[in-house]
Amino acid sequence: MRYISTRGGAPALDFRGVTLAGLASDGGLYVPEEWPVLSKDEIAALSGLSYADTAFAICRRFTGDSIPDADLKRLIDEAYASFDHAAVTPLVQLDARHFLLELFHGPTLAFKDVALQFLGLLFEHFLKDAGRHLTIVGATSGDTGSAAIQALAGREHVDVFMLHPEGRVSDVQRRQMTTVMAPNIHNIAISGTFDDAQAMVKRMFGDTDVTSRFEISAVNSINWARLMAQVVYYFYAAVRLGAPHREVAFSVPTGNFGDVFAGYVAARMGLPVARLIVATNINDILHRALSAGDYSAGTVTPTAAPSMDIQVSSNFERLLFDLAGRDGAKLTAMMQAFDASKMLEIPADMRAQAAERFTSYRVDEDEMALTLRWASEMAGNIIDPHTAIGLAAARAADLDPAIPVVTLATAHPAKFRDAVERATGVRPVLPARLSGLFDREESFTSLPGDYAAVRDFVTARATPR
Ligand SMILES: Cc1ncc(COP(=O)(O)O)c(C=O)c1O
Ligand SMILES: N[C@@H](CCOP(=O)(O)O)C(=O)O
Repeated sequence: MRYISTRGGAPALDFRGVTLAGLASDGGLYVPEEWPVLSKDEIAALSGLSYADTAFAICRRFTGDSIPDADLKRLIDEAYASFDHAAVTPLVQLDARHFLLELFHGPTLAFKDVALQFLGLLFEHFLKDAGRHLTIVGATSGDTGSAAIQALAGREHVDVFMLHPEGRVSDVQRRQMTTVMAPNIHNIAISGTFDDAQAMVKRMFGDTDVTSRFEISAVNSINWARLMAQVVYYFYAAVRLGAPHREVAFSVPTGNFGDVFAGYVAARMGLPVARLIVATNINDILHRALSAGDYSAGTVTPTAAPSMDIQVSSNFERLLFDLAGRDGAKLTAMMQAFDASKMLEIPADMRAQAAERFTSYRVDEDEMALTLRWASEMAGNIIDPHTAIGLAAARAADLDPAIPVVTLATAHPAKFRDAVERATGVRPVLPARLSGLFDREESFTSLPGDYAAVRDFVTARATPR
């Protein structure tokens, strides 16, 4: 399996290469040269497999010669042993047609653990005998940061510099990052938004003064291995609901477009996905893009679903690449135009193609709160604000009633207990895994939203090549 850049100007790499590289050297994102396809029989054969065995069956389609099967199997088994539910990502039925896919049973209580527990082990596997040291530079709106820190704290071959927007993550999310005292972990609170942090991270990958001295890599969904691991749960859930003999729709609370892009990959691989519902909060660039062709970044408004307070959705580039016929030059021109003006009109033919698979909804704060209440009172389930946005969109979607709709439950409600309590009157209790979180000391550095300040902080502390 070879991987190519969406911008067409970086060398093709194998799985090991893209995992260690993160962003492509031309500023693009790596994607497989071709989507692997599973036959109906191969999908049917996933029925009854454990989560880890499903992950092995799917991931080996992407890893090629980069990792022997026995090693892949061992790393996957180890990654999912840290989850506190035997099904790893259990399905919960809400009513006749709505299901939640609970993705928050890992160590930091959000869907990011599903990929990052595995990615941490992959880094270790690829680096341990190579005499190489990675400098991870990441941006988080709250959940990627804690999952990456948990997965990488104390690891010998990796330093982590994690940028979060100061004051714009929940207190639980911040403490999950800033109370980890391992010497290889560096938390940076920047003034600005997640978009500012992500832009700085991408800029650092293109800064030869940095890349000549340090081997930079990514834990954000920039990194293909993240998305690969997220494809698995679409197969796992759909097969449990009758795939390949029955279609299933998914509703995905969306910000950086990584999670829903993983659903798109599953569909390209042959999974019968009736529809992918892209659910945004009021930071609705993706809804505007998919419904009206308007991919223009407005200002970011803080909401009760802070992890989705994003107006520049990194992985949308991966979808645009496919919609543009995988034409790297065309995509480069589009992305350069967007970078310059923060505006892009999606051509009608590309929108029409996207509409064959995607529907989008924008869910405001009132509708999010109403859905939190509906889940609590009518379905007996306390969910988190991000999940509520997905569920609101799922309930609004106009689909054949025979098709089950799975909403991705992306975070545990206790991570956002103030917002959940405001809407439902119920204050979710922090699970035992996080006991003592509010008794620990915090450590982080506040920096201005200025690239030079962040670069200097990183280069003064990172381990050179
Ligand atoms: C809890 C939660 N839900 C949803 C999302 C949106 O996912 P994505 O950025 O992959 O679209 C995020 C952030 O990634 C998140 O942390
Ligand atoms: N919501 C995310 C934002 C980063 O997304 P990623 O999937 O690209 O890592 C977060 O919680 O940090």
